[in-house]
Amino acid sequence: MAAPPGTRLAHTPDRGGGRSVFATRSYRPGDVIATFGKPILALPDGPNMRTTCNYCLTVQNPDGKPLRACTSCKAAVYCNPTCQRAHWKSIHKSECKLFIRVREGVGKDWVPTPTRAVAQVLMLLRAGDPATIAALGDDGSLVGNTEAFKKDTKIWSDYEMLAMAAVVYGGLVESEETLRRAEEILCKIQTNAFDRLDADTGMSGIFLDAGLSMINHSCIPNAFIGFDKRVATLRAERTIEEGDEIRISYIDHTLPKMARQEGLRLYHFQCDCPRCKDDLDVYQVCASSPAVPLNALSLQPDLARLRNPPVDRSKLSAAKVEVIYKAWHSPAMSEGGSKIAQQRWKLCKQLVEARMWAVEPLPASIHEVALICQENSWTWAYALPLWCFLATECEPFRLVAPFMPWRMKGVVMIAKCLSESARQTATGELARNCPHKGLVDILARNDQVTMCEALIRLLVHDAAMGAAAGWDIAIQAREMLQDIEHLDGRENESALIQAWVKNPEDPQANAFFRYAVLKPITELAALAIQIMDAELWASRTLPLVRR
Ligand SMILES: C[S@@+](CC[C@H](N)C(=O)[O-])C[C@H]1O[C@@H](n2cnc3c(N)ncnc32)[C@H](O)[C@@H]1O
Repeated sequence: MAAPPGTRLAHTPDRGGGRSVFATRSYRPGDVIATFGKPILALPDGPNMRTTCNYCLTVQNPDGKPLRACTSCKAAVYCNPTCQRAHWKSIHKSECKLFIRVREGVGKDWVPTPTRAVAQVLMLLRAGDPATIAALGDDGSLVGNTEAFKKDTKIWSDYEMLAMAAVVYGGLVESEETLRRAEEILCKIQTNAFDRLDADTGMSGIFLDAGLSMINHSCIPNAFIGFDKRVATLRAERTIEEGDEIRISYIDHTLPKMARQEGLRLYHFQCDCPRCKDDLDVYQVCASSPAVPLNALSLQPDLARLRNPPVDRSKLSAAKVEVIYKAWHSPAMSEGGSKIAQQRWKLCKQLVEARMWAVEPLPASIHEVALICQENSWTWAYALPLWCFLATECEPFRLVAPFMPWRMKGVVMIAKCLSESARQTATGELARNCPHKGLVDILARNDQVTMCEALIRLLVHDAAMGAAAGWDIAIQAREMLQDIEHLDGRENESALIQAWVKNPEDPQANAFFRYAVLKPITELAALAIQIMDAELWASRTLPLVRR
């Protein structure tokens, strides 16, 4: 197997499968290491296959043109005839009948993602596709951990069913041997494919590329992957020196250890990274991260605080955090809605007292409430302090590089709230409708358009390091910037913000950023805990219900 340019494959017996990817040159944070544009598998999740182009994987814009369905199976949909033709040629001419059989058999117009993926691989093998044979054929290169999966009876019985469905509906029943092969393929897909999940953009599905799947895991990764249509981009998250092993995270590595181990269970290895070995929390990992200086250009430019956060670990052990995390995620708490959100927040009390704001599940609790607030015309303004708190006190400690997509999304949320609050402040609506006078006052005293411009310029800067040009968030940021650039009479403010993005050390630009942007954002963030503790739940005028 050839390694991507700029990397080499090496034999490493201590890693399952025995291979690892090493850098053959150095990379700075945000550098593209390699792109992968010829996946063996790239498909949307089953339930989303009617709202996602089945070839280029673009999610349908609810206000846009409807997607066109395949006239034969009527299940696969496409954004245009070019995508439809490309998909037909690459796989759909073989899989089209699968959907017809499924509709006739069980009356559904989609199949579970793993079933469709296994059927596609079996069809590609039958057609003699060289890349699929090399990776997933009988002597294929990908590791599957099949024997380990078989030991987990619950998982294995699901896998047997999913593989059987692929063989039956794919019209591939040839022998018992085909079924065994389908099960092994499913294990290999589980071990090597990537989840394209991005809840905000509606992106979902799986992506399998044999080169990309050579990269091992670490809970302190030095690289990360972003997806844009049928292309995956591998980028450096922190500085990588020539000779370093390139490692990504297969899971949300900011979760407590027990939750990480649960996520890694499907990969059948013991993680040996320092986060796992010494059970470090997010603050400890952040404090020693070489990526901390990147935050000079961020909403948490206090590098000393990132290196030495004011948390009080004596109040809360790692074991107690795991108990809180488990209770927060217990089935009794899975209903969603405002009542559960309130109960979940109560579980976070000890994390608040220990000032361990960046430790999950506290950020998840605030995020959940911010989304509920935003859905409701009475409470949307409350979302702003919550997003500000997440962007200043939680996310920088969890994901140290400011260009990480999750951090950029948090900044977008603040910018969106500010563009609405700026309008409502100007018309007086905010003062009339929002009962939180402190919040209204901070907004009235500050130039929200300047705040918004700074955030968007920050996003445009970070997107160049962390996101594909076609990423929705990057597109939204560029569009919002165009709107702001059309406003008259803002030349001085705009020049200072641009000078700050160019050089955050520039004394005049830095002072302006601190006064005009950071100060109000910090003041808004300071309201968050009180809002979470009392304001939202106490006020009868602000019922936290979804309307
Ligand atoms: C996507 S593959 C990675 C490439 C793999 N090393 C190979 O040679 O094919 C995932 C598998 O690699 C192994 N692996 C990944 N990260 C590891 C780590 N940090 N320590 C040990 N094994 C690891 C596990 O067996 C896992 O199921």
